[in-house]
Amino acid sequence: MKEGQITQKSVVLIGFMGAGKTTIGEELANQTGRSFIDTDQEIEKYFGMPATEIFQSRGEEAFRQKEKEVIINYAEQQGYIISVGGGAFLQEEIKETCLSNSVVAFLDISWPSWKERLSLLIDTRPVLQGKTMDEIQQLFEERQKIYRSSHHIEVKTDDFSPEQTAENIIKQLQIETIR
Ligand SMILES: Nc1ncnc2c1ncn2[C@@H]1O[C@H](COP(=O)(O)OP(=O)(O)OP(=O)(O)O)[C@@H](O)[C@H]1O
Ligand SMILES: O=C(O)C1=C[C@@H](O)[C@@H](O)[C@H](O)C1
Ligand SMILES: [Mg+2]
Repeated sequence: MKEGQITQKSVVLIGFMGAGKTTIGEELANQTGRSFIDTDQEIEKYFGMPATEIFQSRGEEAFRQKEKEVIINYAEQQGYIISVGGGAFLQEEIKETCLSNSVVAFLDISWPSWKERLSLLIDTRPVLQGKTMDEIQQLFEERQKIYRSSHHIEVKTDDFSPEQTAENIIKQLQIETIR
């Protein structure tokens, strides 16, 4: 395999809500020429409504079931850039399928940086609604433990633009591919 080439496997971006999976996934797809899938958007298309309404009218369980189907379908195929929802890796079957079939990249944002994004997220992320700041921080820390223990590559996002983060992921994918 030549230097500079990256794995044929699909790349799955994980991390907390608002870490930048959708934004950086789109950028990574542009930079690699791969097709981009945002699984939250696929689920919303399927139900014909935003996530907040799916949670309210169909229930979180229906959202999670569809999330599992959509992610497993794409993670088992090659060549995609896949941004998944922040809660996806709580489902063991999703986590194991992604880790076995694709390259999982963890977008690591710090709590202080994340707090600055809260106002951009609150209206569209049902899991954050009705929680105190302390409860959100607890959720953040619980979720970070899962992402930290379930990935192949990791990139810090705090001090980087989406373009720089995508470049950092590509560098790591090149290392991962020749390893
Ligand atoms: N590197 C960055 N620097 C500054 N802002 C960013 C960066 N990446 C993303 N953002 C902003 O943060 C917000 C959340 O990003 P995004 O929707 O990509 O997160 P996400 O990880 O996909 O969230 P979710 O898990 O809820 O789908 C967006 O408004 C986006 O513009
Ligand atoms: O962290 C979560 O549990 C979620 C994150 C979003 O990406 C969506 O998948 C949904 O709002 C749930
Ligand atoms: Mg997203």
